[in-house]
Amino acid sequence: MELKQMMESINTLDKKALNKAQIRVNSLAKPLGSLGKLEDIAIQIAGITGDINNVIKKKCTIVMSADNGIVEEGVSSTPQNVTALQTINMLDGLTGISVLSKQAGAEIRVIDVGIKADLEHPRLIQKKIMYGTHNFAKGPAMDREQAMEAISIGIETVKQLVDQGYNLLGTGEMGIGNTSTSSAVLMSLTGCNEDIAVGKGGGLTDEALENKKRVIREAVDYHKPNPNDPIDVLTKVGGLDIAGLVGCYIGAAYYRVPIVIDGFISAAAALLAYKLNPVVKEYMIPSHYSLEPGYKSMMDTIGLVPYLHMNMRLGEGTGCPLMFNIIESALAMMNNMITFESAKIDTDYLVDIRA
Ligand SMILES: Cc1cc2ncn([C@H]3O[C@H](COP(=O)(O)O)[C@@H](O)[C@H]3O)c2cc1C
Ligand SMILES: O=C(O)c1cccnc1
Repeated sequence: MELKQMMESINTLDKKALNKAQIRVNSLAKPLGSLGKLEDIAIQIAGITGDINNVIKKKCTIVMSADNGIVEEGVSSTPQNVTALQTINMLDGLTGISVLSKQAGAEIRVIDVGIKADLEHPRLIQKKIMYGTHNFAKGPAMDREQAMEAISIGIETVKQLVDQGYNLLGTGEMGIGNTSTSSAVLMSLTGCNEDIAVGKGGGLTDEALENKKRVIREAVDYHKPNPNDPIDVLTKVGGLDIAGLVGCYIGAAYYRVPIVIDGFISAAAALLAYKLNPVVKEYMIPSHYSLEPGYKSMMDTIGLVPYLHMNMRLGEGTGCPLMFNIIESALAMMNNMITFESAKIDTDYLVDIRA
């Protein structure tokens, strides 16, 4: 299906289910609103699936892995081959996302959308579009067809997972240099400046941060991506990992499955997907508040408030398994708590102190 056609067939949340879920939450034996954001999450998921009672059958974080040509400009402290090395470590169960997923009873799918190396691993999903993007300080990162292909890979991945019975998804990435592409996307879409958008990523000296800011500022000024055309932004200053994740958010909204946003890079992709179609936001569940400075602008622009404050700034998708645990707690509340009626508690004296 054409992307445009898919976008047009994305629906808003099921209002009847949202109302029924709110009534059910208010009927549970507790002061009104006292389970706070757990209530919001359970209600949102009811709106997504159309059912007020939901159980997570299988959950998975999709990790898009790709290299970024912009690293030639000295914007990352880490050598580029760390993308390939960490991708293999992830698949071997050894990285942050691997161990946190295992703890949460979740899986990961790792997809090579553009690593600058030929990797062999039985669990690596091979979808390489190119050997890393071009250096966007010198020209467009990729062409429009390549961006669209990466988006399609994200959509297709979601479709396959949904077909396999996964009903909770998360987004993650691996790609040295991808905090630079994410900052450039943020500046292009919102017009904010480099002091707001650019941070130290995986780690930089103060001096190297100034260089990173200059490189990104000059590139955005040079390309002048059209803020009303997210694909133009993606093509000129984005990354293949970000493009793949844009497809994941679109796919999740189309197939009506909740999708968790991780950190800065996942949020850049969420912002692009939101700009393509604001309704996609209704299917997104933010996780933690990344310490990368531009993250706040991204969330503010989409209009989402992250749930967790963990001082995390790793990426890979690490916020997702943490959030999966919270989401399953919200569903346990909805499915298993006693109601006022069953508990024979008189509700006449209930005072609603919610704002
Ligand atoms: C060992 C290591 C493991 C990582 N896992 C995720 N990232 C994170 O850092 C990278 C982006 O930071 P920058 O833009 O500064 O290069 C991405 O791969 C992101 O997932 C890592 C970074 C490193 C160094
Ligand atoms: O918040 C993130 O996702 C992040 C921050 C720094 C480096 N890599 C990822």
